[in-house]
Amino acid sequence: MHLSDILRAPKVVLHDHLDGGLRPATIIELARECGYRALPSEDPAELAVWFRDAADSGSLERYLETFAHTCAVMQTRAALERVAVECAEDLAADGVVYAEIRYAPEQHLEAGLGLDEVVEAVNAGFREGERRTGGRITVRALLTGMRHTDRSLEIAELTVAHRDRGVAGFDIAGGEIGNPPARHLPAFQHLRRHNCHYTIHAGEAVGAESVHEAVQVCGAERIGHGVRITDDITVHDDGTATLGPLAAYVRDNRIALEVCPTSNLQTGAAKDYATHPIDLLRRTGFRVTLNTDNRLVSGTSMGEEFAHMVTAFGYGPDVFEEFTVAAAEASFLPLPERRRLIDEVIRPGYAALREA
Ligand SMILES: O=c1[nH]cnc2c1ncn2[C@H]1C[C@H](O)[C@@H](CO)O1
Ligand SMILES: [Zn+2]
Repeated sequence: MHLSDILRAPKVVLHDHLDGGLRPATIIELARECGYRALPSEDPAELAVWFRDAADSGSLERYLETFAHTCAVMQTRAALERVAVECAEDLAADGVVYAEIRYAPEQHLEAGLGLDEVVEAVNAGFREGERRTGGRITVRALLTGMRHTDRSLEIAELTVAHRDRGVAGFDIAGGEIGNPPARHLPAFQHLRRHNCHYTIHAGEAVGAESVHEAVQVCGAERIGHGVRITDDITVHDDGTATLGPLAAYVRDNRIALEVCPTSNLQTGAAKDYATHPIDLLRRTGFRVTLNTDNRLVSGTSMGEEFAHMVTAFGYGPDVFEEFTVAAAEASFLPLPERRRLIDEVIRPGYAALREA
């Protein structure tokens, strides 16, 4: 598959952090405006390399430390709106037709904004970004609670309050070790009581037991990463695989895995692209989606993730269409909107690619 085809292919991203995907030049400008002096570089190209290298440590905790710089410059209404506009523009330029973008509202209160104001600013930016791209992209927000703090119930309430007004669901993120998702049960119970969607980061830094807790104790509809579910899969010498009970449950219930290969290499969740579990998971029938996680911090884009998969596994349009349809099906949009996305945008887009 050629680079131009990869760019043109319609894409859906379900796992992309707003505060992990800023343009380097924007960070520098916003830092000047708000007087933040701790940036590691004032040169956009150098700053981009700094993020990717600093995050490339083999540890999720160190990966997460880099977000102090992006969050520091995302504290005003104008800054949040600008970052959201640019996020929509950058994704559209990458061929993304639908995106669920997550961020933690509690990390944007340092300059006095309230939680509702943060959500309103980001939503305004997404609407403006959609408008500027001529409606080529639709963007919805997911509100993230941080696993190491105690505000998840409040963020779940915020999600319910803004549902159907630009917010499609809820997520739990942050350091996984020592912060099991069941600590946030009241948040999940609140969301369920109000019939709201949620996904949980699990099986990234901790093994299958974390996925088990996210699915069976917390009721996650999708799993962020989830790749360590391979702990519960035995691969035989002839290439066939036997699924343990948890892996079979996740696969059979079509619980989508939001797989982010480049991010996994940086945090140590996977060794290299060629042995990344995404191919095993796909072959054994999981509902696999392909995602960026953090475009700046992981130095990636949807197009680049596609390109890595072409090199590692020889994937062509059929597999990318499968991932993209899977992502649309697992999105938190109402069913008629998912169907319209698949039938009117994704299927025709891939048909056009094959004809070209
Ligand atoms: O891959 C991740 N795992 C856990 N937490 C993450 C990951 N990527 C970003 N985050 C955190 C850092 C951000 O500040 C926060 C909200 O987007 O979510
Ligand atoms: Zn993530």
